[in-house]
Amino acid sequence: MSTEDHTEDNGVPAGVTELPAAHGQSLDQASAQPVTASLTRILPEATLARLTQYLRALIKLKASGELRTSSGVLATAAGVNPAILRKDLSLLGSYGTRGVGYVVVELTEHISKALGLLQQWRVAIIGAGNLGRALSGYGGFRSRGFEIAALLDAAPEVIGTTVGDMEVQDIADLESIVQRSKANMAVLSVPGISAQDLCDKLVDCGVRSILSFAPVVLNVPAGVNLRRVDLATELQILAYHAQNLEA
Ligand SMILES: NC(=O)c1ccc[n+]([C@@H]2O[C@H](COP(=O)([O-])OP(=O)(O)OC[C@H]3O[C@@H](n4cnc5c(N)ncnc54)[C@H](O)[C@@H]3O)[C@@H](O)[C@H]2O)c1
Repeated sequence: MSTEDHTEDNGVPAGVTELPAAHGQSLDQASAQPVTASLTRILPEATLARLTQYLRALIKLKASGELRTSSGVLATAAGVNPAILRKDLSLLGSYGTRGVGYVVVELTEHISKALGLLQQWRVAIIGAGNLGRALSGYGGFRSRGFEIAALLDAAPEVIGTTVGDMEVQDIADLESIVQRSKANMAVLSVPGISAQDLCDKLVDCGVRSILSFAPVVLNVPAGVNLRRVDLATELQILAYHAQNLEA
């Protein structure tokens, strides 16, 4: 969540790393580590988080008509140290040109490509309660390339209701809805007790990228990426740091 440097990235060594294949890894509840289960070239987690900040800053620079930028300007806009930014971008093979800096459009495309944002992501939100409804109405997803493809729930009183221009559909029709809506990503905003079963069903439907808000550890098979968001954990970490500041 933070853009600060977590240099060694939760155990992932700095630099581009080859990870061995893993089977049915589960997500460490506290660390929000990704569960990735294929032999892939990956970037450090902290670098990935910062790349999203660079991208956001570049989009702003582009909107204000800037054609080129320097590591100093971009680092300030993204709230990181320029040396870290240069190291992150070097991992992508983007070194900029001495005295010229980075071409905004080129670097935007380079980072977008590295983050997998040049392909279309269509997100099914599972669970149309407080969180699911709020997420489905959030305009920031679409502007960053994530289309809300479907919103599903199991409760009869919720199915058929609308959130914005989206109708809540019946989870019993998950497979056909995933196919029809071409959803290739899912968000789980359901109670913990339902989360593993729904996760398994999504995987059976071919969804390989899942973001879970449910407060439980989930298991996914090889080839499926799972991430967990836990605001309560973030608050606990914040409390720890606040306590240390006061000491
Ligand atoms: N990670 C975070 O930071 C964070 C923050 C808030 C909430 N949460 C978690 O997110 C989840 C949702 O929270 P909420 O406040 O929206 O709860 P909610 O009770 O308002 O909504 C949950 C929805 O899930 C639906 N549901 C239950 N079982 C289902 C199933 N099998 N298939 C489809 N839909 C099903 C319910 O009908 C309900 O509409 C909870 O697990 C909560 O703990 C996490």
